[in-house]
Amino acid sequence: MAGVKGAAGCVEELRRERAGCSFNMEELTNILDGGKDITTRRREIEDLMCGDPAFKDEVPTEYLSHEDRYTTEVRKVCHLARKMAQHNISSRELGITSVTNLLRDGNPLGLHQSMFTNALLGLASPEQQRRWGRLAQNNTIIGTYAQTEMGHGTFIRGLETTATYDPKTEEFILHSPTITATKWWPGGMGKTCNAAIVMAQLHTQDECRGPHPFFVQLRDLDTHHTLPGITLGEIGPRLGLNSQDNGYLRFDHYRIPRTNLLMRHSQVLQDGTYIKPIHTKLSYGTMIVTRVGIAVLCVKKLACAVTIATRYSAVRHQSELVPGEPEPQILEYQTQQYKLLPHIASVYALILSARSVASVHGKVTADISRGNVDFLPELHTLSSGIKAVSAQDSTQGVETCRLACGGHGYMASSRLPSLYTSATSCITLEGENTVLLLQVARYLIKSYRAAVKGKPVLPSVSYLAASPPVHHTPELSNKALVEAFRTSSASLVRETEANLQRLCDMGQNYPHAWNSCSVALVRCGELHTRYYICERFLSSVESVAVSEGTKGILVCLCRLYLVYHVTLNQGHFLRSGTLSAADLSTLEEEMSDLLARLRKQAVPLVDAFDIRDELLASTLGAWDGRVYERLYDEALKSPLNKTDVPKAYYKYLRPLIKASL
Ligand SMILES: CCCCCCCCCC/C=C\CCCCCCCCCC(=O)SCCNC(=O)CCNC(=O)[C@H](O)C(C)(C)COP(=O)(O)OP(=O)(O)OC[C@H]1O[C@@H](n2cnc3c(N)ncnc32)[C@H](O)[C@@H]1OP(=O)(O)O
Ligand SMILES: Cc1cc2nc3c(=O)[nH]c(=O)nc-3n(C[C@H](O)[C@H](O)[C@H](O)COP(=O)(O)OP(=O)(O)OC[C@H]3O[C@@H](n4cnc5c(N)ncnc54)[C@H](O)[C@@H]3O)c2cc1C
Repeated sequence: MAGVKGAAGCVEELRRERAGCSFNMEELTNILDGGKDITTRRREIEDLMCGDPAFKDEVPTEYLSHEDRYTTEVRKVCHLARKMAQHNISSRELGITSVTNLLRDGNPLGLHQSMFTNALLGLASPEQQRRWGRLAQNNTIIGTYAQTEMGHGTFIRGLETTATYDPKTEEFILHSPTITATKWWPGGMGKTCNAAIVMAQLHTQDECRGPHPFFVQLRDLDTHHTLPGITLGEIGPRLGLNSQDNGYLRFDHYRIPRTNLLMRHSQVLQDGTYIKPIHTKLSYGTMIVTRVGIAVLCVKKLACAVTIATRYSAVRHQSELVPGEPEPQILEYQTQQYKLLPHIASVYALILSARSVASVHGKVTADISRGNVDFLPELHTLSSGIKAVSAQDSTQGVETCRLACGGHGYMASSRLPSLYTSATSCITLEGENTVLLLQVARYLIKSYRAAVKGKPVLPSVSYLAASPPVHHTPELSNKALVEAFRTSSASLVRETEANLQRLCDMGQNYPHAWNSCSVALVRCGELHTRYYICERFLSSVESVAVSEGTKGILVCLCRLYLVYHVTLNQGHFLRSGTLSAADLSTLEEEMSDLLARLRKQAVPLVDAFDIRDELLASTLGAWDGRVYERLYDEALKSPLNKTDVPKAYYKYLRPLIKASL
């Protein structure tokens, strides 16, 4: 039943929706994947993995104990790792697929395949890469990224774990001096990993040089026992991702060789001499690349959620639109269209923008290897912004999709609850969203001040320098709406900077003035990032070479995205004078038309996301639309249904019922 495609085999409603498709679905799929070849490779890998019965769950995850959940996902992910090796599939290639959806409850090897590997690539010297790279690739070493401590996550400079250099033995001594210094959260660290990149305060020649990354073996490679001097464990149940064995770690004067400091950017020589990096934040590089990865990861969750909710909305009939007429598909309701269609557009907007940031990352990495760090602040800003906005929009979108499915959306078997718990984790991890948006704002204020003084600023913020006079936008074309975003963003930055300065002039010191303005500063970070996303989406749609029908639907989606976000943020546009109340009314009317037009394409649009049933794993969202049969079949799997009368009846209910007789 799963994966059946074509007109046959699906319920009538979905067959009808698909028959009305106005565009070339394959072209849209290719755009989302990043090219035809990538679609082909993605499908090859997904066919290979989804066809394998070893990935099938005999019992739904929700019925398993904490330990059995973990064991099941470890079994599956080890099978996946072996298959990847057998078929020569790299982690990068796996990243273009949605295969990790086969893991229902988090990935115990996720940190190994992402941050640990990326840290070795980005922070280790070539010699160190030769030493550990192959072992990590073969999974002989399974690592994680251990930065966050119980007492310190956001504020990396506040980390307490120390790595003190001892020139006599040429070793670093790792130590956790307090309970709050306990490393807390790293994925896979509880039970799966035998190594980690540990961020610790480097002390040498009696000076603290700040947080640095160290390669640390945590467990015996043969017995998997924790090494002496180390205390390790799992931190316990979480909102979601419970199979990821997030761990804790403490060091008791644990010694590692000097050469375990990752030395690509900074070094400690045998005598303890410290060689500084060309930029102090280069050791934060792994977080930058991961933020871009996370932006994509959570949009993929949104794509799953909106596929489920849209197909369900085409199948589900409820209420009366016209009194006396049959119950319509709930997709007919404009409110339902408003819940779903903007999130379909978001998937395109966010994927295309994250891809732009990834290409900036490629350029800046190449620059850094040539000793040029000029564009690092811009990359930090873009990756922080895209991670924060993508995590926020995806989480809100997934939750809206869950609500759009009414009661059935609350069922675990719809998959919407677990999509929500994984999407919302992305708001916190890899830099809490508010904190990252404040980093964006920091760069905006700094760039604006530089621009005012006539100093050069980098491309993504050059519009702050131009700061065109505020004027009412005469037309409401796509280009005009993007310009309105830009003007409003510049205006908000200007206004917030003026407030900041005013508070300083009144005698507040800068950090306090900054804090007093931080609600507005977060808005600056958000609006600038939204402008970036709108600009990237529009320019991608304008330049893409596709058939007329596909171009038409993309233009329509892009228009919806712009109109939706302009109306959501209308306060900024009114305040900056870029749009009038009349403009906003016109746009709201247009929104109604756009919803009606796109409603007809809603199902084909989510079909174009090309998510196989095995990876969607939802009773409500399967290709064939047989929602009610699936819900019923899944209910039969409840362990409570194994017997007619439950044990609890004899133990508790019966004495209660009989006592009251
Ligand atoms: C077998 C099957 C496996 C399948 C796997 C498939 C894999 C496929 C690949 C998929 C790819 C990716 C998916 C990823 C999934 C991974 C899941 C991740 C899980 C989560 C992991 C974590 O959470 S790790 C911990 C993350 N922690 C954080 O992010 C902490 C946040 N805090 C900070 O970043 C910083 O402390 C801070 C930015 C908030 C402040 O830093 P600091 O106090 O040091 O700086 P200042 O505020 O004083 O600023 C000084 C100047 O420095 C600038 N700055 C700050 N950071 C940076 C930076 N990173 N780069 C450049 N510049 C930076 C700052 O702006 C200041 O500048 P000036 O204004 O010019 O002074
Ligand atoms: C599922 C999951 C997986 C994780 N995996 C890993 C991992 O593999 N490795 C790892 O090292 N870490 C990991 N983490 C930790 C994660 O990176 C941190 O939780 C995250 O960076 C936030 O830090 P925190 O928990 O210290 O929050 P805090 O910084 O304590 O945040 C609490 C509140 O304070 C606010 N706040 C903090 N600082 C400021 C500020 N300067 N201005 C304004 N407001 C502020 C925040 O906005 C937030 O509202 C993981 C976390 C989760 C939830």
